[in-house]
Amino acid sequence: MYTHRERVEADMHINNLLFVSIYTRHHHHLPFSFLSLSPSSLMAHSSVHKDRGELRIHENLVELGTDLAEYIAELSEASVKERGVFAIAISGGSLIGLMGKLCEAPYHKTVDWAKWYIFWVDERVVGKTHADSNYKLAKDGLLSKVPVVPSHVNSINDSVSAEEAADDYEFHIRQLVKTRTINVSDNSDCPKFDLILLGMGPDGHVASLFPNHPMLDEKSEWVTFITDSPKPPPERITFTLPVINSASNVAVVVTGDSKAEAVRLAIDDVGPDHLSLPARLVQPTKGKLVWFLDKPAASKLDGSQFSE
Ligand SMILES: O=C1O[C@H](COP(=O)(O)O)[C@@H](O)[C@H](O)[C@H]1O
Repeated sequence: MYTHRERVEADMHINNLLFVSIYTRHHHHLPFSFLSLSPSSLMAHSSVHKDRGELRIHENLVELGTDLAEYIAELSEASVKERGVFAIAISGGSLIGLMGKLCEAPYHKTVDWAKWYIFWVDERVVGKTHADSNYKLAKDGLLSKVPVVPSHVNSINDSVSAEEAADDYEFHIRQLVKTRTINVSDNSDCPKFDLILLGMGPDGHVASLFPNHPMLDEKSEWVTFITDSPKPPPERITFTLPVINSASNVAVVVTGDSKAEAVRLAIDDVGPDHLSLPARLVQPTKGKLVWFLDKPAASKLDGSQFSE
């Protein structure tokens, strides 16, 4: 059995050889870089920040989407191998479009979709067919295009109040933790998702956890609700920080220059005033944190704090 990376590298190697043989028929000099193309060399820049996790900064959205798909496929494969399932919690917003490569070759065939259990990190309290629904966004953009098992798609109850929907969802997650469909944290009773995927707004919000909101201090609930979201729609439910920070892997996917300042405040050493920015409070206790950024989003970062 080959891993995803090996299969993709094999595909790319064949494509490179074809390209090389066609190219050499017409050119005498072949640039060395063509011979060393691999998914990792497509990545523009990868480094580790001294305490804010791994940073992957990409030349453009195509490269970012390719690397993100490969990252998710590798975690899925490792989790299915280890636990027999892959419990993934997704956000809404721009993230879903950036996950589009998963619906294409080779991932649409090589990912073990039947083992996926899908959850939402946050959801807007609207009907499932409403344009603001994070479920609808993921269904239209991703889930309807790959063979996930419908009963493994754990969407939020859209026919009750925000408070009831949050309670229902937490109860549902508790049942799946009992059966270990979702793993459990080693140092608390929190669920330990195999992967939590977050986006970030220009104000530094992640999930539906907004700056200066009291829910940032929530320690006991796993899922909570908000009725005064500064970004419409106002009613939402969201995972709390203890759940996000208990995951085995957390990826924050951020693109565009409108988010560059929030990226800086979330990652760089910027002093005590910004320690409570929601994106900065994403600090997995034991899990691995990876930032997927494009160049505009990363443009205000201080490079001196990274190591290759
Ligand atoms: O409202 C929300 O916003 C964030 C960020 O969205 P983006 O479009 O700026 O990437 C998203 O992660 C969250 O799930 C969503 O409910």
